Amino acid sequence: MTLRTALVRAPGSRLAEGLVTHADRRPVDVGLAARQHAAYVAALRAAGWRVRAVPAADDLPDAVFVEDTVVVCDDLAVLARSGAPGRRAETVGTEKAVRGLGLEVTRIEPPGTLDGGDVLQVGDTVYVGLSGRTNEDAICRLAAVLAGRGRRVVPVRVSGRLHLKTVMTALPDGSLIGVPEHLDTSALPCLRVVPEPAGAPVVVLGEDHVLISASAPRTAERLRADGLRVTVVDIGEFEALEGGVTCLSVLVP
Ligand SMILES: CN(C)C(=N)NCCC[C@H](N)C(=O)O
Repeated sequence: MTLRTALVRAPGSRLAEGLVTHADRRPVDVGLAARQHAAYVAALRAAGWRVRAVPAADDLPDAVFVEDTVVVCDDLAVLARSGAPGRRAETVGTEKAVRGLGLEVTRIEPPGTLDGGDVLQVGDTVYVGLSGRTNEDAICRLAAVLAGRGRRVVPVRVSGRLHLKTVMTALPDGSLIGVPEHLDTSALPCLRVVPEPAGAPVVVLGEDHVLISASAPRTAERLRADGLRVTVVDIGEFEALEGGVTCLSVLVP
């Protein structure tokens, strides 16, 4: 198995047709998106991640949000079954990629629906958003599968936003950060509130290193003040489609 690998998927020509659920639709510049994606991939590489491309899927507008297609836990890849039926075909390419990494493969079966953007792994705890995309059936299936890997699943209700990781992620020390307005925080240990919504999604690149959106300058400043190394990327064209920094990759540590 290949370690410290980041799976990414290049944006396709139909990106601008991607789904928008909670935001107002605005035009997406596909050329700019491609440049932003290339800079995002460069940031992963610069942080020491080996990048592997999931085969492109030009006919699937949201395929660039590769995080939603799979949950990787140790040597196991759980292929998702999106709550958005039009996104389900995206797993075909992801399955090829995770098999290529030598991962064992299982999948969420009907009636379960799950988007990887709802799954936040923090140590042995796996927070799973109960959202418009992810249902109880899939959460139970994921809990059963991941119990075999020593993980405990904690469901977290998400309202008014797309995914759990739209509104909550974790820092390298495992502490949770996010925006409580869209979360049922009762099952959470504690949540550090970010000064702007775009600061909720962070990608942990290393033990003191995070990746964050250029739309979250105040959060970046606070994380720097905490002593973290902060890499900032502009992903504005993906944010227009309700994407965040986590959505554009699957990190296989
Ligand atoms: C953590 N997030 C937000 C994600 N993992 N995925 C974003 C998917 C956006 C896409 N337009 C959609 O609506 O499916």
